[in-house]
Amino acid sequence: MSSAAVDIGDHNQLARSVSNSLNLSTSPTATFHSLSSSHGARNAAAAAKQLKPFATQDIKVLLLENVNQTGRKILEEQGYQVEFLKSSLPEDQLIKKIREVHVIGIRSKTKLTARVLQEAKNLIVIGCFCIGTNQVDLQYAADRGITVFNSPFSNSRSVAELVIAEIISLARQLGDRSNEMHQGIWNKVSAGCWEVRDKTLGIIGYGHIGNQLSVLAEGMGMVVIYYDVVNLMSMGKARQKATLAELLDAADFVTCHVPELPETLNMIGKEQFQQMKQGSYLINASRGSVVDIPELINAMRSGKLAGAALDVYPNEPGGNGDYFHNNLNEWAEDLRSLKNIILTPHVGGSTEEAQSAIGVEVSSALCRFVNEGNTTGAVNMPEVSVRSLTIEEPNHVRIIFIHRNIPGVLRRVNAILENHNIDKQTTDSRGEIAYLMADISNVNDNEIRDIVQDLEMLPACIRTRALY
Ligand SMILES: NC(=O)c1ccc[n+]([C@@H]2O[C@H](COP(=O)([O-])OP(=O)(O)OC[C@H]3O[C@@H](n4cnc5c(N)ncnc54)[C@H](O)[C@@H]3O)[C@@H](O)[C@H]2O)c1
Ligand SMILES: O=C(O)[C@H](O)COP(=O)(O)O
Repeated sequence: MSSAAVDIGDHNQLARSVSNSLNLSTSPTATFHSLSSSHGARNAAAAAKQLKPFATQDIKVLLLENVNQTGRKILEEQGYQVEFLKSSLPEDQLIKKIREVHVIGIRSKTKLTARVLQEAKNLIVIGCFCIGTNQVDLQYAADRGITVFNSPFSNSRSVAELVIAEIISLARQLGDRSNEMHQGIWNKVSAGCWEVRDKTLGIIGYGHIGNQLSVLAEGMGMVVIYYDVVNLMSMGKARQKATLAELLDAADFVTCHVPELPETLNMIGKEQFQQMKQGSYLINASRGSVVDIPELINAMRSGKLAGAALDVYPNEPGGNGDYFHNNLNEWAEDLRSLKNIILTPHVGGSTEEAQSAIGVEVSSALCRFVNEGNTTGAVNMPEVSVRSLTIEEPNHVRIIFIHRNIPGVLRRVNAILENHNIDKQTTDSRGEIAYLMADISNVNDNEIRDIVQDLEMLPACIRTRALY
């Protein structure tokens, strides 16, 4: 066991000093693990050429929503205790479980609100095994010193391919023809069925997915236009439109790829449907909040839209099973009854390739964070990275100090560290939160405890961890 993995405690000065550190048990008695056992761990780690950060088997991980096995395996190989569940959890059960764990892995369904996170006394990091992070209260997490990672683009290609499939399927009314054949009906028609060549695709949100889609659509001979709040470099011959209205006015197919934000709530509503071309198509594989569904139903019924594809919905269930029949939204039946509408259960990123890549990417980021404190790729923390300590650097401690970004803190931190040899130190800030890492050599357990205790006493302190 390493010198600096510490227990939780809330009842005395020392307890307070370590309670914001990496809490490895819920015992009220705060203790540091002995150096002698830590030396044992170091010897064992010598073969790996890198120091072990602490007794990794004390780290508790909860993986929800059927996170890919690649990710689970990486975490288990670290020796962490991993609990794996196939679906998300209702809030009361989530709160119960989250109290115990240091790490949680989720996908798009698990809502980590302030209410849930305030119960997460031991939690140091959240891994979103997906692109979207709207399900997490990122600011609240940062304020509590909880770092959040995601996978920014590993499923982008899968979503883009789904949308290409939907463009052709809608243009050819494939869903309806297939349904008819399943019912034994032969209905050979060409009216209202089109090639996609030379048609205009309007992409709203030209990020990772929008870019991929742009290239694929041009490959099929489509004209691509896009609208984004940022000025961007176009792929191929695509052209950026200055306003959403200009895009809606010109596109035969409109597809949404924006994040869930207050500004994107019902971004496609009554006015936008009116601005679209007669007989055009709408695709939404971003978030359910982006399209006003009752207005979509009106636009389909009036013939303004010739078809639509939805992969995302305002209220999605936590796991597989009945959806529309239990759906409290009064529009559910109307939506299902429409012609030429493709309804999929949020499967845009659900391919073997994407899920396996996301598993590796997010779990690796979680391990780097838990073991070494590195935050590269974090979505709510400054990105700070320091190389791993090696066996040539024994008796070191790595101090991680997450604090409020206010004047004078670094001076105070360095006053606490001034009698020690700081091998490396780096710090960065993101808004109100700052993240400092310092590797200190030739320190013993008592000195480490004093350093942690003194840092915890600083008013700016959010969380302190001591590794190795
Ligand atoms: N259906 C699925 O399974 C699935 C899979 C992956 C991602 N998604 C969703 O798709 C979204 C987009 O993914 P991405 O990887 O392309 O994200 P991204 O961050 O790479 O791109 C989003 C783009 O939207 C732009 N944008 C933001 N607000 C806007 C606004 N109000 N108007 C116009 N443009 C705006 C941004 O500038 C950015 O260029 C994700 O946030 C996620 O919610 C869904
Ligand atoms: O944000 C994402 O990456 C997508 O919405 C996919 O989410 P999922 O992992 O829950 O399918």
